[in-house]
Amino acid sequence: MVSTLHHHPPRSLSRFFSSSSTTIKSRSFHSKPILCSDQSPSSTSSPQSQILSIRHSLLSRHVTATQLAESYLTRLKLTEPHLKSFLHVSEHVLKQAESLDHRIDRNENIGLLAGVLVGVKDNICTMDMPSTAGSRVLENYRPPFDATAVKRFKELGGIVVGKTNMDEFGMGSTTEASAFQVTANPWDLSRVPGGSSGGSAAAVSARQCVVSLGSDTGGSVRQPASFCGVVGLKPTYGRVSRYGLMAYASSLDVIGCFGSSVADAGILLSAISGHDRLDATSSKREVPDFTSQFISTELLGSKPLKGLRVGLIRETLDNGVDNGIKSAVLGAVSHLEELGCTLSEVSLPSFPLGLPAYYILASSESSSNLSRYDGVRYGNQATADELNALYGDSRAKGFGPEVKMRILMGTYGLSAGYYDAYYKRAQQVRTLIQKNFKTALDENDILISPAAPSAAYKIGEKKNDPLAMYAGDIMTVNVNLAGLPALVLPCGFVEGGAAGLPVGLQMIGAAFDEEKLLKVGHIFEQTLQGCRFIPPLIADCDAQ
Ligand SMILES: NC(=O)C[C@H](N)C(=O)O
Repeated sequence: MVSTLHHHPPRSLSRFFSSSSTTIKSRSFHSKPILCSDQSPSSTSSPQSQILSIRHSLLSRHVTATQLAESYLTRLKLTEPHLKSFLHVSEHVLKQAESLDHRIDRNENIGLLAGVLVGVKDNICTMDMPSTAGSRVLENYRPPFDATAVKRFKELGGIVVGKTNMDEFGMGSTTEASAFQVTANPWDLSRVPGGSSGGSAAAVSARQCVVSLGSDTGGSVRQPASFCGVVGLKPTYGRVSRYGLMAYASSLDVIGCFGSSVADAGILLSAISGHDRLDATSSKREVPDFTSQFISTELLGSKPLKGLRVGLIRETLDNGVDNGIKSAVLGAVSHLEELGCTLSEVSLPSFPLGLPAYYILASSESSSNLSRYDGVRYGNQATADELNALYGDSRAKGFGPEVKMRILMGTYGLSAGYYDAYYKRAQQVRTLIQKNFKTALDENDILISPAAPSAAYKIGEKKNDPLAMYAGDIMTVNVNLAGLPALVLPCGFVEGGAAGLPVGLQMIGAAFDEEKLLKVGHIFEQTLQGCRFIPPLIADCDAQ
C-alpha cells in the first residue's frame, strides 16, 4: 500500500482563510512527498459515490432534495468569496429541488441524477443562463438552448448549480486567463486550481457541487483534477456529443467529468455519453453501463487486478518532473503491483513531440474557430463607423491577450509560406503519436503517467511565462492528439500549502474503453490507504 498519509489539524474557517495568504512560506520548486505515520481514523476512509448516497438518502426519505440543496448552497456561499469557482450561480436550484421533493412525495420515478447539483463549465451552453466561455466577447450571452450533455443530465434529474470559471475559451492552465476572475485552489488559496476547467475542479474539491462538467482539449479536465485532488475523466473523442460546447480546437475538444470519486465521474459519463444527431463526430457505438463497475470492495479478492498489464510511460518520468510527483507516482505503481497488476516500463519515443504539435494544431484550429466572433455573426459588438473597424474593434475589445496570442500563432502556422513547416508537420507528428500509443496499448491494458509535472503552483508564478505554462501540459496533450480516454485520480500528496498538495495519477486506455479505466480506477481508490482528499477548508466550513 502507498504510505502517503496525511493529517489535517483542526482550525477555524476564518483562521484558515486569513492565514493562507499571509503565513504560507514559499517552497522550493522541487516538492517533496508527504510521508506521515499519524494516521487518523478519518484519513483512511475511501471516497464514496455522492451520487449513489444522495439517491439512497432521497429514496429512503432520510433527507429531502431541498435540505440537500440548501446544504450545498450554504457551503457554496461560505467558500465562494475565497475560491471564486463560479461565474454565475443559478437562482432556480431550490425551486427545482422542491419540485423533486413533490415528485418523491407522490412516489413518482426519479432519475439516477435526481437532486445531484452539477457545476457546468462556462463554455458549455445552458439555456437562459450566462455562457461566456470566460470571455468578454460573450459577456451577457444567454443561449436559447442546452448543450446535449446538459440536456442529458437534466433529463436524469441533475440540477445545474451554476457556471464555473475557466481560462478564456479554454486557453490556459490556471484560470488566470479568465476575463472575469481568478479561481483559487481549495487546498491553498494562494495557488492556482489548474485550468482551463479550474472552476469545475475547485467546485467539486470544495464540495460546492456534487459533480461538474469540464472540457478537455489538451488536459483541461485532467490537470485541474490533479491540482485540486479530485477525479477527472477525459472520454474518448466522439464518446460525448460536443453540441453546445463552444469550439476551441474541434479535432481535440471533448466534454469531460469531475467527481470526488471514480464512481461519480463514471456515473456522470454514463448520463452524457452516446450518439447525438446534432454532432456528426459523436460515435454510434453502444455505451456500456459504466455504473455497474462500482462494486463494493468487500467483494474483491486480495489481488483484484491480477494479470492486468500496466505500462508506465518512461518519457513521463524524465527531467522536468518534480521529485515529489515521481515518488507519489512510484508509490502508485507499487500499489498497483500489490493489487496484482503486472508492471512494465514502456517507451513512447514520440511523447516529447506532443507538446509542440499540440500547440501548433490547437492554435491553428482556434484561429479558424474564433473567426466567427466578429461582432456581427457572434459576440458583443463594438461601436465603429465602418465595417472593418467594427470587426477589428469587436475582436480587440472582446478577446484577452492569451486568446489573441493563440490566434496569431495559429494564423501564422496555417499561412501559405509556413503551412508545410508547421501545420502539416504537426499533423504528421500526430499520426506518429497515434501509432506509438497503438503499439503500447496492444502490449498493455492501460498506460500510466503523472497527470502533471508539478503540483499546484502559486497564482502569478507562470502568468508571464507562457512557455513555462505550456510545458506543464506535457503529460496530457498526447492523449488528446490520439483521441484516447484517460482518467486522473489522486494518488498522494507533496509538501505545500498548510496541509499538503494533492498529486494526480493518469491512467490512459484504448479508444472507447472507459469501462476498464473506471474499473481499475475504482479499485485503486477504494484500496488506497491513508489518503483523504478533502481539503481542510471543507471540514472547517462544515464545522461552522
Ligand atoms: N484547453 C486545454 O485543454 C488546456 C491547455 N492548457 C490549452 O491551453 O490549450
